Amino acid sequence: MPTAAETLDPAHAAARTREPAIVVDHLQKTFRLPHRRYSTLKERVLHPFSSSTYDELHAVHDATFSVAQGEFFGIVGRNGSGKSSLLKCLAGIYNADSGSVAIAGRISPFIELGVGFNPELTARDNAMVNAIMLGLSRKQARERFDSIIEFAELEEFMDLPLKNYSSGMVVRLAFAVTVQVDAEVLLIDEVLAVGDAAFQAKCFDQFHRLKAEGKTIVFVTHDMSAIQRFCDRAMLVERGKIMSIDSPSVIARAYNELNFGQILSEGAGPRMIPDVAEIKEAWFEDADGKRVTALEHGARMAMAMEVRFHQAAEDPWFSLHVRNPARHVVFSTGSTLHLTTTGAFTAGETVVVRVELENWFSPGEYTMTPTIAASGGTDVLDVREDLATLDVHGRPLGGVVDIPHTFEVHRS
Ligand SMILES: Nc1ncnc2c1ncn2[C@@H]1O[C@H](COP(=O)(O)OP(=O)(O)OP(=O)(O)O)[C@@H](O)[C@H]1O
Repeated sequence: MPTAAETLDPAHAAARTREPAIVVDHLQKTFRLPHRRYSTLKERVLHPFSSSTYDELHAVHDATFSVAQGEFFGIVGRNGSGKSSLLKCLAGIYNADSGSVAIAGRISPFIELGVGFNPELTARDNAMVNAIMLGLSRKQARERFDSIIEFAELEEFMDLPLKNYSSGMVVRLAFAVTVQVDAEVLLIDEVLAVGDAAFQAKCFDQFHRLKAEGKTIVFVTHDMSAIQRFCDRAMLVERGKIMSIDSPSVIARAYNELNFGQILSEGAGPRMIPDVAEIKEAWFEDADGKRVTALEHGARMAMAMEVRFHQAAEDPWFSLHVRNPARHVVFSTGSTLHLTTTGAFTAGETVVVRVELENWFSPGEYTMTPTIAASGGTDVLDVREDLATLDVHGRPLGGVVDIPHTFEVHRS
């Protein structure tokens, strides 16, 4: 029986009508963590009645879901929630205790760094061995070899044993192999966490390509903007259990709430206070006040958010943060920087917060994250990660901003 969200959301509807590429049914993976064991003769004599006992850790607990062919499916959750264990069950790296996994087509996993690589072999040999293990013929592997090495930018190092590589180089090689072997189903765990900004941009290019080619991709990450940018649907897991499967924006929000909740229970940092205020929308505007998703570099522009108060609030703080594709906050502003107070708001009131500025961002894709806080910033009333996106056009520039400036050469 579909949920209300599934009925309304076109991504859910599409996922239901397409043939499934992955069907997971009541999957269970439990680790047994032994209690202290007495192994030496002396210990056994001293503790004659102790027996070997275990704690059971349900890394994957009764997981049932399916992923449609051609779907980009995100998995998010806090550290230790079971994402990698689930992906390893899908990849056949772990044997599940019970339940089943059915996958239509060839799988290419990017799961645990270094698995399948031999540190004594060169990048060349590792790439060939892996490509063949993942289903390419020798001839195909030879043909793909150049593009694998080119993608990984390891042309100069391909005859160096892998043990002499930096971890970043190994990641690039592993990801290059994963995306070049023409598998129908790709399982990708946390690739964005390890690379630098340039590598991330390359990963994003590959995601676009794989998506356009109709590949099925299961993608684990902590990067909510990537989830919202690429995924058709996403799943939130917590303590091995599936908490919900929904649209990427709903899941990103649930994940953020879970994280703020965690901070709250640890008694440190900001805490999430639900139900006071809600960020309904955020958008960019051009010089004429028209909502846009693309703008020419150098033009006058505005960014805005619409907030609805469900309860009365006194002097809430509004702020807006703009991130570039490398996830750096390139611009951040807030009411505290400009106003002594924002005033008092009543339940049911809707306000629009607007910031006007000159578009000094370098060409590229940007996202805006609006937030509302209270009590001097310690209570977060709402935060919407990457709610609006903006594509800035113009001639390519070197830096993250292009500040108006003069340039002179003086001869002495
Ligand atoms: N091989 C293993 N043996 C014992 N326990 C394990 C093993 N692999 C994972 N676990 C445990 O299972 C739970 C889920 O781990 P898993 O790595 O799947 O989480 P995760 O969501 O991928 O975490 P992270 O975001 O930190 O990568 C954790 O408590 C972890 O300690």
